[in-house]
Amino acid sequence: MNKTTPSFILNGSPQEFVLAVILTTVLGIAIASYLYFGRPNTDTGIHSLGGLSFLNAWRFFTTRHDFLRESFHRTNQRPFEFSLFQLNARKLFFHEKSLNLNKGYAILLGGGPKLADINVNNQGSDEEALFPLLLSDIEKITRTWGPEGTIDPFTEVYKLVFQVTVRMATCRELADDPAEVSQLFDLYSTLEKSSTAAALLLPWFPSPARKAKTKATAELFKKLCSYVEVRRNATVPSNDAIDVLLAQFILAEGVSTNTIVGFVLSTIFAGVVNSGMSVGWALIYLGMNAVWKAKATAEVRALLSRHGTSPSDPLHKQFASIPVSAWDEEMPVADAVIRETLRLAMSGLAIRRNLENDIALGGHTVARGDFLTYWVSEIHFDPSVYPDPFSFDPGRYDVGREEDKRVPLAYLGWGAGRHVCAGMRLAKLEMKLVTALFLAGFEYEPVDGKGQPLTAVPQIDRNDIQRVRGDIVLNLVGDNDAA
Ligand code: HEM
Repeated sequence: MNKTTPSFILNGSPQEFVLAVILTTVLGIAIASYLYFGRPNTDTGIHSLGGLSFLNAWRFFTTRHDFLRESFHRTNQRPFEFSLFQLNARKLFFHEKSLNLNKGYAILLGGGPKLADINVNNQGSDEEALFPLLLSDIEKITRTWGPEGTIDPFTEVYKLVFQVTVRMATCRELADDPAEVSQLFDLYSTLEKSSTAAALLLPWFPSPARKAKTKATAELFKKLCSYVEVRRNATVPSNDAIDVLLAQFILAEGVSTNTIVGFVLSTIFAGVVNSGMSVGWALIYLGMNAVWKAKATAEVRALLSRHGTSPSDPLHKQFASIPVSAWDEEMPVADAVIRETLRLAMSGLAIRRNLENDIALGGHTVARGDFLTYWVSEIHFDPSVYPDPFSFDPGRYDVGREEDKRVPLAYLGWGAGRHVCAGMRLAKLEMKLVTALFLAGFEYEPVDGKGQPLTAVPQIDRNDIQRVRGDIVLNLVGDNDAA
């Protein structure tokens, strides 16, 4: 998976060169003017970072983690603002009703598909029918990997998660066609990569990224529209997601194909980025921690022996007979591993926009229309809440330790307050299925690009919005005997 850091200087196209020159000039002016402009804003009382707002915004979009960390230090941990954003207190941020999530993220998505208000938990018994198909998808892809060789967790596992998400969010005409899924994946990757700082901050600028994004969005819509039409005209209804959506929307007095496509796209976007990255990291953390890997593998074996079919059946068949409720309720080790992986990996930003009245905040004012962002690292890596915060330790959540309950809103891996993740149950199930098939099907160890075992647990590059690493692969050293 490529990073989305802007590539305008390296690519060297004429437009990007001009942009680079402009930025270099702006940088010089900004350094000179910085000391003059950093001061409290007399209207709101919030400390203004000063400098050129464009540069602050640029750093916000490119090296966000470093920008926020340094700004916090400079302002002595006070709320601060720069032209586009203001930082805020955790409780207000997650509970205030006038703070809108979708309008907040719109600034990062830059006019691309947006999160829709879905609730996958309402899908009821459809998930039981979907289950064997999901497992068969996972099995088909993992079979192409092994039993020996290397895989990049952030491309191969990501593609696997993409397939599973397409299966859950669309219909089998599409999910059963590997060439179509692969094309969809390429379009989706183009969209992801084109959310560069240049494309977001200069939407009028005809950069290659901007053009690629417009083209990919149109093609994605076209492709998905054709599948919605296939299902709309089908004579025999199914329980696939598009059919379920069609049925629900028809009951709600009809809806356009575009609305359903928007819905499906949003689900894929909400699902793939976080789930793909999280499964990759969970496998790396487990691969680096023999104790937790053994516990997780033992839990999967116990689940199979309680609910699985004959051990001589293919793995996906054995797993398919495990009821969804058992995946939900009988995997405390996997739950702790997922929770800890997300504490470490989901440590970026939450964003809101104040759509209603001005909000008073400790003598300051957050005006209507302002964007607010909360830096999740502030709590996820607070050593007074999570001792040794950068180490992978799923035991922190055990009864008796319960570090995530030490202060209110200490854990934000799935969001909190008014915007808890609508896909949490589905995402957890997806993460458990992929890791369980992996642990039961392979023996593996994480290695570096040269095939050497890693000497230390790798750290996540927190400036990288996608949180991926291109320098770690999983070395598959054969079938796990649980298979
Ligand atoms: C490991 C995978 C996932 C993680 C870690 C995750 C995490 C989150 C977090 C932290 C939020 C809150 C964001 C905020 O407060 O600004 C959120 C919101 C949301 N997530 Fe997820 N998510 C995952 C997968 C999914 C999936 C698979 C779906 C859909 C199928 C989904 C749908 C949503 C939606 C619709 C919201 C917005 C809820 C609202 O507006 O109240 N997520 N997610």
